[in-house]
Formats: sequence, C-alpha cells, structure tokens
Amino acid sequence: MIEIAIGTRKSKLAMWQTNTVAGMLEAEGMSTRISSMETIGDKVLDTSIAKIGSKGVFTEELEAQLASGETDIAVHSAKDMQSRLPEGFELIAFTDREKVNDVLVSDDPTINIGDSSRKLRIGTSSVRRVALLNHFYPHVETVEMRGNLQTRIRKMREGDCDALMLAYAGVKRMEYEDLIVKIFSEEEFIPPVGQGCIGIEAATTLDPEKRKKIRKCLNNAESEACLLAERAYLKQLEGGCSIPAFGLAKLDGDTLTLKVGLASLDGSKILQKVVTGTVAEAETMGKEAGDYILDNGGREMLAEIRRQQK
Ligand SMILES: NCc1[nH]cc(CCC(=O)O)c1CC(=O)O
Repeated sequence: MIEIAIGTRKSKLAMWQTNTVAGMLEAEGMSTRISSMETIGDKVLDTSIAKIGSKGVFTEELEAQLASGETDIAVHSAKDMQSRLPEGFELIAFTDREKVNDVLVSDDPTINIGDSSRKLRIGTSSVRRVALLNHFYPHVETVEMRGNLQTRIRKMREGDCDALMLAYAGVKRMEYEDLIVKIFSEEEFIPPVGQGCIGIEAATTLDPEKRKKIRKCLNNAESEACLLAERAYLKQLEGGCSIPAFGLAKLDGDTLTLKVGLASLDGSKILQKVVTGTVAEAETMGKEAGDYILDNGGREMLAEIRRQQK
C-alpha cells in the first residue's frame, strides 16, 4: 500500500482541511501520515502579516519538509499561497471549491452593515477587506484582528469588535455558520484569489507515480482552471495576500470568466477587469487581466500601496 506523508499547519482549520484530504486519499486505498506544525505565521500574532515582511510565513517550514522528502505533500488554503512559489515547489492539485464569499459573523443578529446611524466595528486583518469595506461601507470602523478563527471569535466576544469579516469556507468548516449575519455578494465583494479552495503543494522532486496518483485522487478540474487563471493574475501583479487585490474565475461549460481587481488601501479607488476564454487559456487570461490592470493605473496604485506599507 502506498503511504502519503502530509504536512500541515496545526490550526483547527488547517487540520480540518488536512483530515479531509487524508480521507480522500484513504478512500482511494492509500494510507496517510500527518505531520503538523506551528509555523512562524501562526506564532507571530502581534504584527500584521503585511508587516512581517517575509513571504510565505505560513509555508516555508512546510516546504522544507517537502524538500527533504520528510513529507510528500503539504495541504494549504489556496488563498494563503504566494502567487509565485519558491523554486522547486508546485501546486499539484486543487480540491472541490467551497462557496467563495466573504461573510460577516457576529453574536448580535441585529447587526446591519447598511445602517450608518449605528457604530459598527468590524474585525479583519485583510487589506482587501479593509479597502472594500471603506469603499462600500465608509461608516464602518475596521479593527486589526489576527489569529486563527477561534482566537478571533474569542476576541470579538471580549469586545474587541462587534463583528468579524471572514471567508465563508473557514466559518463553515469550523462550524460557526449560526453566527453568520450577512453573506457579502461575490459581485461587490470579489473574493481574494483562491478563497474556498484547498491547494496541494509538492516538491518538483516528488516521485512522478505518486504525484499522478495524488492528483487523480484530489484534483478538481474546474477548481484547477479557475485557480490557474486567478493565480496567474496575482502573479502578474507580483502580489500575495498583502495587497488589496481580488480575483474570481467561474467556469460555465467551456467558457472561463475571470473577474479581477485592485483597490487602493483606503478603498477610494478600485480598478476592475473581466476577461473570458477557454480552460486552456486560463493562465494567459490571468496574465492578460494583470497587464490590463497594471497598464490602467494599477502600476501607480501598487507603488503607492508599497510606499504606504513600508
Ligand atoms: N487568511 C486566513 C484564512 N485562510 C483561509 C481561510 C478560510 C478558508 C479559505 O478561504 O479557503 C482563512 C480565514 C479567513 O480568511 O476568513
């Protein structure tokens, strides 16, 4: 029997995702061994990720295990992955995607984000969520909020904020669906690249037979097409989760539609572009959309964002 060694972060969400992936592999007759760790990104909670500076704070240590052969694959939230992986690593599969929306979570069901007469403090550490909230709901106050889902909910309950803006996928997986007070439309609040999807990373040195078996078992072709397009966009911007960029691809028959955008940090400016094509063109589309954004004000916006983040 072939055994797949899986690396993962230790957070409850990461473990949920890893157990799901392990279950899929086991259902196809493979055995699995899970090795979990706390990464730098999990440990440094007092600084926002955008400011830690180093790329891949959640991934570097897992990649070291892949490179040494200690593990075969690492399981990640696809949206936490840098658009350009370090040399020697690749994403070999993308699982079935969960609903991609952002949601608002609170213990107070009467919260209405549209009501500007009431003070509302929303916890998030995402530059994209802050920018979009400023843009669409300028009366809302945002509060910096790091840590895993459970920590954030605890902080909300301690009074740090009135509500949290989170990805539906994580809220569902951690069984906090009862606290959802609003589901943001994916048209208005276009999600970040990769939201809702689990990405499987491997070293390029992974045994090709193993790679093929893992891929066959875990990869969803639709997710893959969408993720390739979205990630190619982010790569063209040379971005990761520290810039307020967003991108969502949808597959309808053979037609892939990619909607992307970039916001200024304060949300005052938003650039958007929609491109369509075939599955085979996924990465070209992402690149094309990225070039369009860069050439139409995005380059200056990115320079400004990077200046403000220094
Ligand atoms: N950045 C943290 C993170 N990474 C993945 C998820 C949720 C699951 C997903 O979007 O795939 C979350 C929490 C959140 O953004 O609310």
